[in-house]
Amino acid sequence: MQGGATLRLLDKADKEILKLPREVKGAIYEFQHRFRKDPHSPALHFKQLKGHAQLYSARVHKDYRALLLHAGGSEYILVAVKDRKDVYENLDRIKYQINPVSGGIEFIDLVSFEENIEATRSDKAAEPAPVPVAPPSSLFTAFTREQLLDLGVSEALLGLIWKINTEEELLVLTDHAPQLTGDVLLALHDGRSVEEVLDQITTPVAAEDEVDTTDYATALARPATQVTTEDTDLREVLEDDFWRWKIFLHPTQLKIAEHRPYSGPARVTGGPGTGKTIVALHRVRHLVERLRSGESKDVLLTTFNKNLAADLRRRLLDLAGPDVAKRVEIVNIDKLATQIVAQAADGDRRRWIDDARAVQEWQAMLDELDERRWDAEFLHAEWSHVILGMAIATRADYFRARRAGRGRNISRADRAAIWQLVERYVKRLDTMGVWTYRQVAERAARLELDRKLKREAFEAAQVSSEKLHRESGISHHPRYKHIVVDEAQDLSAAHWKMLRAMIPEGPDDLFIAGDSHQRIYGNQVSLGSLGINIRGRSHKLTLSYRTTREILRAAQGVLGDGEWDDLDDGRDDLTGYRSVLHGARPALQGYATWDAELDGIVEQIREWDDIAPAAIAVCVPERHMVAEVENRLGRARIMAASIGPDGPKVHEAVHVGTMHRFKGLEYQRMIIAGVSEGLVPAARIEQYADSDPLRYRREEKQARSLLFVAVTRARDTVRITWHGEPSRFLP
Ligand SMILES: Nc1ncnc2c1ncn2[C@@H]1O[C@H](COP(=O)(O)OP(=O)(O)OP(=O)(O)O)[C@@H](O)[C@H]1O
Repeated sequence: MQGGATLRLLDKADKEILKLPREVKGAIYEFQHRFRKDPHSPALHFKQLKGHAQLYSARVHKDYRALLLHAGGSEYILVAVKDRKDVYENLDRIKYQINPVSGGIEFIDLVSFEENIEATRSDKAAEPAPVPVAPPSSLFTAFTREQLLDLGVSEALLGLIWKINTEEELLVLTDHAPQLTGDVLLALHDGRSVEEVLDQITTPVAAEDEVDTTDYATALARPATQVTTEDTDLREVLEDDFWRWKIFLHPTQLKIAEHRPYSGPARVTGGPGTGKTIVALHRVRHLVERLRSGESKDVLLTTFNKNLAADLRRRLLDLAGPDVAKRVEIVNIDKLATQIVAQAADGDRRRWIDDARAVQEWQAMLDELDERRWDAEFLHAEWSHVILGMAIATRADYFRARRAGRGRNISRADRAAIWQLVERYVKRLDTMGVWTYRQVAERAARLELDRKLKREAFEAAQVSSEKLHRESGISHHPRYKHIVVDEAQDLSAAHWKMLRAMIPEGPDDLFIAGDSHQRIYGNQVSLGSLGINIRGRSHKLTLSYRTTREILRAAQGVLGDGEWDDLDDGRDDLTGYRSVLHGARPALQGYATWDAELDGIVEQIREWDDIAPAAIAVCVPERHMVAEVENRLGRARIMAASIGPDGPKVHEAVHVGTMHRFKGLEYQRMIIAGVSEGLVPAARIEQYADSDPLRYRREEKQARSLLFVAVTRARDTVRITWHGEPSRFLP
């Protein structure tokens, strides 16, 4: 064959390549250029390996050779880089195949698998065994060859799999094994039945066409074959493992991100760290790449807060570059609402107040009126979630409103009194020249709805938007062609109404990523009732790329056994939620006093001097505790910075924040402090235990979610501490 060639890197091959000396990695980058240009250049020593119809070797460096799998035509896949001396040894222990179930190309170097597993065994042998242990038995002897093959396990690995004795060995194997083999083994190990694994793991990634196990060209194009596509991908993978998310999506992630147009709103759910945000970013790139060329920002990417919007902007630029990013409006949901209201010159001179400030204002008003029937928090929640949340405009509508899940029943007379108080409160805020974010969202939703109705009326009258715009100067064009929402579980009904009105119903209108287990602002909605119908277009991710199995188990324990919604009228759960990462169990430590706990925080962070301070965070339940931790760390000469609405005030420091501030973030090591009874959940909810049990349960559940979010931000290590009595949510 003459001329150039295509060279791709196979997923997982990078794991071994990353261990090679730096100069060899540099040489691989040079090599790929030369190979692409002319694989037959004499300097490359390109030749077929004996006994392997499809396997070739080529020179990368004086001491290293690349192993390349030929996938038809001029397509080659880089599957390994080996020391020159080892290339011709054990050629019979190198296996590759097209997986008959997934149809993906798989490569297995049995020698390297054995070495990696052996390394775990010798590490273990070096540790003194505290108590005599029973002789190990294989984790997978209960499964037959046929069962494992039907589930999509790679045949070449069966021998090794039956020798796996410990979870640690299993995790080493799955880290290097083809994706489907790893996923199946972990699910079986986690106790799922063969039928469940077939249903939940294998079937979703099974090939849609019939698999010809000799047709490598077709196999290369299937989502189950995870390879790099761009030339630059290889460099990024070789530079840092950190960038894997940009290149190797899990087949389930890939299917969602590159799905052909969805006929309407689509939704992806999944536990923390399963890559919902990553999928949303890839989907944005996919949508932008299918837009007509232009300059307009046709895709809206929105999330809950400012800090996360800034993070999305950074990650989208990393993933897709400025040409894609310039077509995307990235803004947090309340800012979007504010912009819409400001554009309509409708109240834009007002200042916002947050919920805590709004509750104080309720309290001040109730004190002035000597009104004791309802407390300030109840009234604020009723106004925010029921009246504004459901966009109730009149007293009569409020009388009719269903207050599903909102707590104690209130009579017609109560509603009349509450309505009166709300009117008075709203006037009070008007006079002060302030309003809450929720009022802004509700106003924005109305404005967008109004705009939508006008657009539809003009369409019905067959007046084109252009003509209307020319003649009246008013634009009723939809603002965006596609809307992508992250952290969807925390958006309120008014936010959804605004988004729904903003974009006409149609293919790829809304793409929604969220997890109800992480809802921390009490905004439970049913998307269907808000005109967002996701039936038949929802997906679930179950593999966590962030947290270790140990942290994940502890976090699930925190959630208890309550019920969780699917952002619609259905239920969601964390069945199948798993991780391939392994680490220490979360440490639990109690102290007699908060002062002693603060000393414990300082001591622990001093011990963690092997990593950068910015990889460490301390999370506390209450605002005043943030300053207290910051001060104590400062006194110990440890740089600390609190996390504000825009993110950490200083980057190169230990970050300290309330649990709410950690939404969507991740850290290598975390201390979750103050997890004491009375703080988690806050003691104030006890007043509702008898008077309003529904509200009590709702608030307790929200507090569980908050702790769940905090615990799942940690990648490697989490330490949970308290003073006095530990929180009832802890084991
Ligand atoms: N396919 C992948 N390969 C490698 N890393 C990945 C992949 N998908 C996600 N990750 C990594 O996993 C981590 C979590 O991803 P992401 O933030 O998208 O999860 P999430 O589901 O949105 O989490 P949360 O709900 O907790 O906010 C990130 O560090 C991300 O880079």
